[in-house]
Amino acid sequence: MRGPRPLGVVIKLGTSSIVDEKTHEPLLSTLSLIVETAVKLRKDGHKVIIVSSGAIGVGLRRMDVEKRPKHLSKLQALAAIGQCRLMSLWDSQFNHLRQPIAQILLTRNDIADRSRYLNAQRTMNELLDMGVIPIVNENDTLAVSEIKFGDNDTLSAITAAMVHADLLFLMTDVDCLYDKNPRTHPDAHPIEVVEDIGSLVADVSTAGSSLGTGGMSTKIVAARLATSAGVTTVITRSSNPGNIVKIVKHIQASRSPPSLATKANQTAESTTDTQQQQQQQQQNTADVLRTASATTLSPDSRSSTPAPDSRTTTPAPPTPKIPLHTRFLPSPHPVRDRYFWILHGLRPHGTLYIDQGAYKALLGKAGLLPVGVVDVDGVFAQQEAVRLCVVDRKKTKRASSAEGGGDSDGGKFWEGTAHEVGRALTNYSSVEIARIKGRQSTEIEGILGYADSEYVAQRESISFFAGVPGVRESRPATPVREVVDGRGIGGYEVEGAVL
Ligand SMILES: Nc1ncnc2c1ncn2[C@@H]1O[C@H](COP(=O)(O)OP(=O)(O)O)[C@@H](O)[C@H]1O
Ligand SMILES: N[C@@H](CCC(=O)OP(=O)(O)O)C(=O)O
Repeated sequence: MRGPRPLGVVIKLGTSSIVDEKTHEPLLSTLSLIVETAVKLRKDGHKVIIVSSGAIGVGLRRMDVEKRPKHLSKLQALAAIGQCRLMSLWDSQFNHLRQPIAQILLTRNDIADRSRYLNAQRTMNELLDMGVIPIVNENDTLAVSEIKFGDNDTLSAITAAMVHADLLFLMTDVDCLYDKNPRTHPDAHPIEVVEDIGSLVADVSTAGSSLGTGGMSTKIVAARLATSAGVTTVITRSSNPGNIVKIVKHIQASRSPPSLATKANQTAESTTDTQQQQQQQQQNTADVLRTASATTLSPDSRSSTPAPDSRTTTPAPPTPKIPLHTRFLPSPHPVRDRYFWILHGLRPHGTLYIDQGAYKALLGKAGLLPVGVVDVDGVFAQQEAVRLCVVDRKKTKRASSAEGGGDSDGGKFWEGTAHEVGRALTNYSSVEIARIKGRQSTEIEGILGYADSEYVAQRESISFFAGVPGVRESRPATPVREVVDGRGIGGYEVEGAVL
């Protein structure tokens, strides 16, 4: 009889799991337990990637620097010093168990370029097929703020999506996500299953350890990103890595075979749109089933014995104790491959405001015509990424210069709020779109002197946040102009502190 399907598992370890917060000494016992766990998962047939922070932390110890410096060049130098020491720690630990590892260092630029993204994806898949455990970190030495992921939580979510992982473990120094920071609120309540991050209420405003970069808020952003790509995301404590195996077994038991997951390198570029949509629909069915079974986990089931099954005479074996963790369930309509890359691989350079009619047409799979574009913000060139925002209310009249939110050159006028629904790669630059917005495609040549395309953006260059094809939901209406410059990571703004 065939056992459960092997899973793709990404384990992210924050700085607080790698070095002691005060002394910056490496937490050798945690590291060796992680190594044992990763090797155990490999023996069980799973594919494992580790996303390891800690280069700066290890660099601090190596150079006897007490406090994390503020200067970028100092941090980059410490990361360069720490990264090789960090990898030698991992290599020596894995070597005891004869497990080969590989180092992958990424910046956002590597992800933003489509062919580099695909190369990274192919290399990771090749390593996994060879039985190697890739160890990923941000290339801190090269990454300046514009090309930085900024935190390894986001990097781990992008990595998990890139290889179509099943599970992402965000290991940290608390058991799980609580409704408020447990360090400062001993009465905080654990949150065990999150079905819809959009309706999650938890105070993640306070910072975490002194060395960690994001605290809990970047983990929520990462969970949102990974679950949107169909990756179940778990937050749990790193000091007891054996819990990973227990949680994997528990999640595996609650999945419904047969799995329809397909390998990233089989589907990535070669798959046609239709094939990809079919695969996504099949995957959606599997995910819906998985979600249905996963949500039966109640807080009590972690330690309880199930009620006897009335249909059999044999009592069911007691359920093994499941360690405390937070599990974010994957989207039943995952966004993968090129669509995920458009949404999260690229940094948007501007915003296109479109009307409701254009939005409807896009959902019906048409491309974006200039007539549906109401406004444009930012400066961008052809084929650069932009935010796609739907205007909630619109007046199609000539704007007077006294009215805000409209344009003054006689095009359509709009006012009120808009909400972001996705991202697009445009066929025209911002300057060109400003001139052709609201016009018929037949007018493009007359206005610009040339017409590269009748569309401002082709349909295959447009990706919606909630899934393609057929958006089931969009993000709540938010006055986009107020939030687009906020702290946006991977396309999602952390507005204020309470998510
Ligand atoms: N609602 C919350 N639930 C759990 N932890 C929280 C919450 N809000 C803030 N935190 C803090 O987040 C910390 C983990 O983040 P961080 O130190 O950045 O970890 P890492 O280095 O593992 O990425 C915890 O130690 C905790 O103090
Ligand atoms: N790339 C950096 C870590 C950045 C980071 O996200 O750290 P953390 O919040 O501890 O996961 C390093 O290796 O020091």
